[in-house]
Amino acid sequence: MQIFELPDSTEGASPKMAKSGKKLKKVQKSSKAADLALAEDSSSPSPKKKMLKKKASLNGSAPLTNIVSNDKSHSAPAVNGAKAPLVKKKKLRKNKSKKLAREEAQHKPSTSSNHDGAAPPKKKKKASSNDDMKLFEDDSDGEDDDDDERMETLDTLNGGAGDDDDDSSAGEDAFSSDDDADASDLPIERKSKILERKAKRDEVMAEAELQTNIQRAEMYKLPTIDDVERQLKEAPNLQIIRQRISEVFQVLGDFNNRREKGRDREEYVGVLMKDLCTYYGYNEYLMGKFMDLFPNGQELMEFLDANDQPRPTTIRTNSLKTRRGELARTLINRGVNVDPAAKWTKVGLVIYDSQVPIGATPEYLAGHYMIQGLNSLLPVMALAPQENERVLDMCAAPGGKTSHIAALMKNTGTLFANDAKFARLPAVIGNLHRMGVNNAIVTHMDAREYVKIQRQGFDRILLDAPCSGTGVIWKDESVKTSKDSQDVQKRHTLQRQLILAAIDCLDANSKTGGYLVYSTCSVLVEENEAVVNYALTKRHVKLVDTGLEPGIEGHVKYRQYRFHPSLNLTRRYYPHVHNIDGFFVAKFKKLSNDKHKNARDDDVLEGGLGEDADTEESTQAAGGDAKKSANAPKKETAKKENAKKDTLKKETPKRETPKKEIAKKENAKDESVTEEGEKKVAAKRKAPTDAERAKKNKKKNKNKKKRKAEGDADKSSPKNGQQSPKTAALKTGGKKSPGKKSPSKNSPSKKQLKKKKRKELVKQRKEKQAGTTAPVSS
Ligand SMILES: C[S@@+](CC[C@H](N)C(=O)[O-])C[C@H]1O[C@@H](n2cnc3c(N)ncnc32)[C@H](O)[C@@H]1O
Repeated sequence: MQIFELPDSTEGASPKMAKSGKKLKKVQKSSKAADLALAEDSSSPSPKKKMLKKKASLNGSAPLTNIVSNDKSHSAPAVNGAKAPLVKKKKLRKNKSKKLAREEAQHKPSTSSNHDGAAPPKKKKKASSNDDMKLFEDDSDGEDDDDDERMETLDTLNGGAGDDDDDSSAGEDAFSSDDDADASDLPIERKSKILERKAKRDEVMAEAELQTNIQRAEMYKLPTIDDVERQLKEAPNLQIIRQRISEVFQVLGDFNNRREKGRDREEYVGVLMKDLCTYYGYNEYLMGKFMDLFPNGQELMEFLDANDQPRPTTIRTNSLKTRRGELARTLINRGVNVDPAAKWTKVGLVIYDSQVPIGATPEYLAGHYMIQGLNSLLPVMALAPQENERVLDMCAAPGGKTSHIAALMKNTGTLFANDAKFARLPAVIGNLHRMGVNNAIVTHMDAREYVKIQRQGFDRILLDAPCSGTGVIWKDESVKTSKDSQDVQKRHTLQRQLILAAIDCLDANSKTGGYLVYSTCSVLVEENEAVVNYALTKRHVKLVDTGLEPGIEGHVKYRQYRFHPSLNLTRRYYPHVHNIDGFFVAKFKKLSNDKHKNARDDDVLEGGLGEDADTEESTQAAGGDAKKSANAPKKETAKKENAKKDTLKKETPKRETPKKEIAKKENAKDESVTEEGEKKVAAKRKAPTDAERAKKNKKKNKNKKKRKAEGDADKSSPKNGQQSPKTAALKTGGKKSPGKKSPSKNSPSKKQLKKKKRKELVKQRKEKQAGTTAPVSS
């Protein structure tokens, strides 16, 4: 103890330091040097300096203590080793070592060889295995061993000094036997300082690790796609794949700097696609969609990981029969571990675990709750049905949301629960009975037909549309591989048909409502924003706030698409963000029962994501409030052309179209949703160049001449007067012209008409010549 109080013992420190450090030994040949180092350290937070500081403090612990021994704040702990945490850490030291150290400390305070000898191996191991220490190794040129030794020395010394006390505890504090620790500090303050220093060290370490990773990524060598394919086929190693995925993401994140020379982005994306598909088990179509949706690699992985994990089991309290608190209490008594599910719901409960099957409790059977994902509550909350309204749930089976609607309506008014699949209706009826719903009528119809019986018949409508289920992959893994562009197109078409039908069933003049909620458990833009945007262009509706608390704004800009700005009122939900199933909710207000200026009976079969979205037609108003598109004249022409086509279609007698042909046609109309479709639509949209126009005119004239020549050559030909084989097909009811079909007996042929006209003209001329004033007939 005396030793630590000796003011001149600083001199003794020098030899110790000289032995124990390589660089420091130079720096700290004298106590002054040590002092200097300490002073520098305390003013600088840099890792290198910090290290130096540590070394100084560790190396010169005895001398340093001595230096400041006059200063109570520093000398006290060393002297009263019993109180210093440093000393307390020594419990694990062997008595023998302690004694040795004490002796040495008392007689030869700064002889490093002695301290070295006293160093407990355990401590040494701990210090050398410290990673952040290692991170500094590069800079300090292999000083760590010496550091360890110095630490041990210090420990030993302190242990020695404090051996009166029963001392000792963790070595951690020993590392921080330091400069900025104050003797007057409370233990908690010391601890806090230690933690602060540790946090700083961690920070430095993390930064260094990041740099290392970056360097590694910079050097990443991408295998060829063939090699990857071969490897994935032969022996897919998930660890290697995951590593490659992360490497490629890093390269893509800083492509110019990190890519391998001569390799383009496509190659990286190609390899990434293969790896992601193999790792997560998706087909390339769906993975491509998700890669578009989450261009940030980390988020993509989070989303994909979340798709493989089940969501928490949640239930909805049936407010027609009980209250949430009461239900929770009853369930807890049955051994169910429950909690309120989220802040934004007053009826949701989350089940952590249960000793009884949650779908078979007496409360379940009595209809006190419904097992439902939390996402299912959202569209009904957005719909906010009121008492005594007429409400339609267009796609209701199995009736989870229907029963929630009934509860909010407090069993008043009339609730229509419809589904097109008969086999699913018993579930609806069963659930409604169990939940005590008595204001519902269950119907079995294709909802697109509902408009025929209930046009403008409802205050509110829920359209929880059939969809790809890409938000609930954890429930049905087959979605990963079963979805393709055709499937998504089909659903997209059906959804557009359903949404227009729903709007037509709404009464815009409803005193309390006129609202439609559209929802899907899909995350694909094709099934969500694109459908909503389509409805905005076809009917007098506008989007309104869903009133829902959580959720991410729907896309207004998505890749090359531009949707109506009000699409930001729609809400998206993701499993990796909200820990609920992937979901989409949009709420419309119907503005007028008049048909929209763009509305046509068959409009649902026209257009698509591409046509409605990226031509910016969408920016023409929902509710007429949007800016006019810059391409308006072009669009007007297109519309007129479409209208012409429509008239033609309507005038043309219906023909028996083979099934295949219909399907082909529908796909063709919808293909704008797919990428190939997008390209085609873009090509169609491209204005023809002058040269193209001239070429077209030339061709037209040539055809005209040819037709004339043909007409002259064979005036009796049935083709005479017909514009094209296509028109001929239309005129003959779609059947291909057999080539020699005489005109109908009832309708005059063109030839006859011409003859008649000529006769009239001759007659008029004659009359004129005769001096009559009869007007020339047109
Ligand atoms: C997403 S589920 C509805 C889930 C339901 N809303 C619930 O929460 O319990 C979609 C439903 O739409 C039905 N459906 C599909 N096509 C339909 C159509 N054209 N008309 C009406 N229902 C249809 C399906 O049978 C399916 O039950």
